[in-house]
Amino acid sequence: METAAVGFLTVSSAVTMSAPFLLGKVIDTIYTTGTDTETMAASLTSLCIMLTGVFLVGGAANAARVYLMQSSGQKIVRNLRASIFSSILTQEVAFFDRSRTGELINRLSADTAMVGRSITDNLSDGLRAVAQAAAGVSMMFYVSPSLASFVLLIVPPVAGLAIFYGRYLRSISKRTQDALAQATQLAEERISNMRTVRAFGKELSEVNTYTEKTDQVFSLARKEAVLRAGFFGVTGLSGNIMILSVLYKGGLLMASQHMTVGELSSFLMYTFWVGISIAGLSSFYSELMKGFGAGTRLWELLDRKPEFPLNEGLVLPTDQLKGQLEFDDVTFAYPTRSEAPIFQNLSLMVPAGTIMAVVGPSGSGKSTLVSLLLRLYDPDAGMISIDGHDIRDLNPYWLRSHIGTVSQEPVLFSCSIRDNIAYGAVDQEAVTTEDIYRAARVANAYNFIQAFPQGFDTVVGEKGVLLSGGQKQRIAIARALLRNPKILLLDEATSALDAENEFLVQEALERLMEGRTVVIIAHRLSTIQNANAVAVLDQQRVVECGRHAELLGNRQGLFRKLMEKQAFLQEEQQRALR
Ligand SMILES: Nc1ncnc2c1ncn2[C@@H]1O[C@H](COP(=O)(O)OP(=O)(O)OP(=O)(O)O)[C@@H](O)[C@H]1O
Repeated sequence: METAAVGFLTVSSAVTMSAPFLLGKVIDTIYTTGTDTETMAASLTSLCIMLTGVFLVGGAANAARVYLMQSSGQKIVRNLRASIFSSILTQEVAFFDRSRTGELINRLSADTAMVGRSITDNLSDGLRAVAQAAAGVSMMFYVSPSLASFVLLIVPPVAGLAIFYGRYLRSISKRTQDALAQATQLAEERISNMRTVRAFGKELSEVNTYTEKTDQVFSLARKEAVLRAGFFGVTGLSGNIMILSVLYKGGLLMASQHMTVGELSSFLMYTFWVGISIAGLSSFYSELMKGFGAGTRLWELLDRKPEFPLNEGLVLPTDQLKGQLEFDDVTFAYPTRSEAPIFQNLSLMVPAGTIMAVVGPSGSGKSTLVSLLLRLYDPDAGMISIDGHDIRDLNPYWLRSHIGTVSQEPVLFSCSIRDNIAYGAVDQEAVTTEDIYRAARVANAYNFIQAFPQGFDTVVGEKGVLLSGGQKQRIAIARALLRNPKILLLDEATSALDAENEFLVQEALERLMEGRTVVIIAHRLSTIQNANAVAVLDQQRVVECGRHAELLGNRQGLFRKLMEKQAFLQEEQQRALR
């Protein structure tokens, strides 16, 4: 496609460039003396008919060139967007701890658009300008070498200026895209957490902060405008000076009989063409430099290799998977806060098919334990294993396909309930409506979903804002059920649900846990009592582990203290209710 585009470009440019030469001939035919009017009219007619044909071909070739260049440019943008998105999604989780959502979104939308524009509109017109300038200059030399070398003296200083201009523009463009990314980041975070902004009444101050950020973009844009104004002023001026010098020097050459009026006219038209091409080249060059500037961060993102692979490593036969989990002497600190260890020499064993409740003070690392099992992070020392296999040797994709999760505040996507439940399946395409209904029934979600006017096609709103906490939980349970995992990682909701919701969620969770290895961050006494064992996290390790009753027996133990505190709280709550 690109080759065809270049072919059409050559044809259309050849036509455009031959025009002044042929028009010069027409003028010379008109001015020819010594022939009778009839002969002159005949040759003028045939010359004009021929020229019309040539122009028609040129017009068609130009249209074809624009179409091909545009569509192949857009294809490049599409591929660029897809590659950037794929590169973002394959990064390790720690990358997302460091990067900000809005910034990444800006890269994906604004930066790619900028690079796209510099490729699409620009490359095609730019190539055309280059071709025309080159052909124009050659024709100028062909028509009159002495006049051409005189006129083109202006080119070297303008080219020198362009190089400086390009460098500066590139750096401004990069800074502009960075400033824009910051503004987008702020907007994205505030808009997606609008309820909090409203609750704290921060609309006005957020608008001010956003305006400050956009002011930075504006001030950079102003710098760019000054720069452009200067550059375009100079290129426009140099174009006019070129024309003027052609008329001056050409006039003298004509006076001394070294040039005909047709030659001077041709030369003048070529000078115009070269002038126009230089103007085209300037904007091509500007856009290209801006594209390079905006592209810098994109290339960085494209070249970034994730710290751990997504789909490489050992895959065990599914029927051999038992689901025994073990932490062996694990030491871990989050990569973004490597000086603050979360675990030191932590060991914990969860036999296959049993339920391990994890309790501990806030910040003791209960959620971190779950993240490590999902291999969102790797431990700094020690080993985490499943059925004796180090999870670092296993294919992460395979590993996660056997783990189901339900978090405290389950995240749903803004699509239908049906799609949200189907999201849990390893092969989403293979899920039948019956599978989804079954999962919803087991999760006690079927009835309330069917009661919605649109049933399973109800769209849940961004992050599921159109549902209650208990409803979201039950949909998340149905989603986990559809995956039918050997291992379950659960985070029990702390927020109080009403009695009926609580019962329904509890019942659904119990059905979900049946026959699986479960690690549950427990908040309810009943969950702790029903678990096969309880692990108490504190001071970067497991301080106590055993059955509920055993742990209660240790009067000095942390578990007993935690339970007493909880019992105390429950009493308080009950008293308040009364
Ligand atoms: N992505 C992260 N990057 C850096 N530090 C983190 C990250 N996530 C959690 N932490 C830190 O790790 C520690 C343990 O957090 P974690 O969420 O595992 O605790 P938790 O026991 O689940 O707490 P809670 O009961 O309050 O939910 C905290 O001090 C927290 O600040």
